[in-house]
Amino acid sequence: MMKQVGLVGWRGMVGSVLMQRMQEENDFDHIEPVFFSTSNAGGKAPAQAKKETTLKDANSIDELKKCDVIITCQGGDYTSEIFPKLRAAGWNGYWIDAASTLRMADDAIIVLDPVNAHVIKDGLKRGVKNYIGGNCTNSILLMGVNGLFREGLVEWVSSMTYQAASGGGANHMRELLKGMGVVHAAVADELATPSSAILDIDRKVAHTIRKDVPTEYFPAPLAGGLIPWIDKQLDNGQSKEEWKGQAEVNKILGNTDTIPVDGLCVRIGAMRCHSLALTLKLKKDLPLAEIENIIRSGNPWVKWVPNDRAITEQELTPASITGGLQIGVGRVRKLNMGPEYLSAFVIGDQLLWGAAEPLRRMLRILLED
Ligand SMILES: NC(=O)C1=CN([C@@H]2O[C@H](COP(=O)(O)OP(=O)(O)OC[C@H]3O[C@@H](n4cnc5c(N)ncnc54)[C@H](OP(=O)(O)O)[C@@H]3O)[C@@H](O)[C@H]2O)C=CC1
Ligand SMILES: N[C@@H](CC(=O)OP(=O)(O)O)C(=O)O
Repeated sequence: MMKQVGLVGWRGMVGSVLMQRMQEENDFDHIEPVFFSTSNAGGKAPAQAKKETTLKDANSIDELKKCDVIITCQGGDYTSEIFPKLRAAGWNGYWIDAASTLRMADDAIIVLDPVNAHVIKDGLKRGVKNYIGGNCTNSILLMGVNGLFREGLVEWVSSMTYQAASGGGANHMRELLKGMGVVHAAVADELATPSSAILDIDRKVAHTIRKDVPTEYFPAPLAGGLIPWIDKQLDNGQSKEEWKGQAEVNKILGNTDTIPVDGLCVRIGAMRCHSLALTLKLKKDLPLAEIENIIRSGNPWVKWVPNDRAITEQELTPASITGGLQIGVGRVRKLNMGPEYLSAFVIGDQLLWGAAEPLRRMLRILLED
């Protein structure tokens, strides 16, 4: 009999990407889907529905309890409220979640199977029931350079990030675009006049960014700018996003000895591609050709970009990577600090490997288990 799989949060931004990927990979052929809603119970379920064609109430523990597996992209507040009640009601099914709430719990595994299939398989054998998607930045980092981690070559990694608006959600993406429009509109006439003075344009733009770019969702103007802080402030001076780096990367890899991971996380005006400029300290001096082979062998989604100006400008950019599953890895070279110090630039679509893809792949692992 097919497993009954409850889908919560399927019409949100992450959920829509998940639905699209599940459709593309024919995942619905292997499950009995039940669609839930927090806002429209009793409404019509999407076209992928089979037997259950109406939306169930996502707050009904009785309805949720009927599922063998629940996949949720509804968010952390939903998880915090519903998950404990569901377990307390005796539900023993598999919980697959995009939210960060349960990631660091002892009875949860962070899923990124091209990197940690061994950790997931071990968890299944031990009867672990909670499988949580990782932070987008960390999933992209590991998908890019997991070859180096797999070979035990990484002593530490410093990661300086360039994170897209989508990490904040749909409203943040809209705000970025509105801001771009406001800035352009402020100088549209001058731009149409080739003889206009660029410093006059710049003055108007600076004024517009300070005064008129909307900041309802982002804490500062993102269009024409950046914000060097993501998520909460911690007592040690890190942002929560920066803290997640070491905590999650080591948990994903199942490390007993912690590999230091740290750096600064910065929001920039890209739509949905997160990028990371890495400094890696390797445990030994290896020839670049060998390093290339190791990185390329990390997983089938690594898109190796040679450290060449023209190719990098074409292929290691959000414009090239957005909307696809490939993880670009380039700018790999030895740094002046010494032969064990390596730079790398990693870029990926944060809604795919960063959010939806590990969840649907976890479902397939469960179905095949
Ligand atoms: N954004 C990201 O990059 C990442 C997000 N996540 C996690 O995923 C969670 C969900 O994120 P995200 O998908 O961005 O959240 P969204 O705000 O897009 O969707 C969340 C829910 O909001 C409800 N909703 C209300 N109005 C609308 C609308 N107009 N269109 C669609 N849905 C609407 C839907 O619930 P209903 O149908 O029940 O009304 C939907 O499931 C996050 O809270 C986070 O925990 C994880 C990794 C990355
Ligand atoms: N914090 C990420 C997005 C996200 O949702 O992360 P997490 O799943 O760890 O809360 C960003 O803003 O880019």
